[in-house]
Amino acid sequence: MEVQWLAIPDVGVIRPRRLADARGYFSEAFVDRLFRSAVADVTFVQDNHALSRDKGVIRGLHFQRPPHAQGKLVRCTRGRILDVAVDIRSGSPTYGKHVSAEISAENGLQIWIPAGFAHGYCTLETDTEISYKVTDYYAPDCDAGLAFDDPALGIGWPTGDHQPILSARDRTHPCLAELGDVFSYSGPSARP
Ligand SMILES: Cc1cn([C@H]2C[C@H](O)[C@@H](COP(=O)(O)OP(=O)(O)O[C@H]3O[C@@H](C)C(=O)[C@@H](O)[C@H]3O)O2)c(=O)[nH]c1=O
Repeated sequence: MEVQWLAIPDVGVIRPRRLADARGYFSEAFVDRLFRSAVADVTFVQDNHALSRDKGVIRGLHFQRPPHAQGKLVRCTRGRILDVAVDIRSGSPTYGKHVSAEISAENGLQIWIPAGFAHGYCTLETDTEISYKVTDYYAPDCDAGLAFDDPALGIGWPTGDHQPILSARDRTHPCLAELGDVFSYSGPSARP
């Protein structure tokens, strides 16, 4: 397993090892002790799976407020997405900045997004499925969002000339300036 830390160095792209043979390949998609020793010493409590039928679906930007903040380990099991993480930790040197990575069933990459980030993705193919582990249970009262198209974020969503396909809820999230202090920055994430 290789980890590449991104420009916001708390967010990492993980490449699990693939063992190829004449049948295809085998890969250990998640190994608790490896993840804890190479990425973050966290416990995942829930696995989520989502299918988006169309290309150009944007889900996000989402986060859960404390005390139910979630770290997320995202992978794409069918199709392809651009995955985006926005730093919303007040006092962070990269507050309001984002990083992104293209992850697909083909490239097998995963992205680790710790608590303190808003997360979203855009599907790049039809019938795209993602599967992600989270470090806290779903808590509807703490579920919150940030406007995917807030100009202050400057995210270049890859929808071309097409209008993104959004849920009703994702049209209503506040901009960063309206968010207030949700998370506070306490230095870079401790690396194992
Ligand atoms: C996230 C979640 C949703 N739900 C329900 C609420 C709703 O009825 C239905 C669909 O929820 P949503 O519209 O929020 O689904 P979706 O837009 O796919 O939400 C997800 O988006 C990505 C970007 C994330 O980062 C995730 O954490 C999550 O927020 O599923 C659960 O039961 N458990 C969960 O853990």
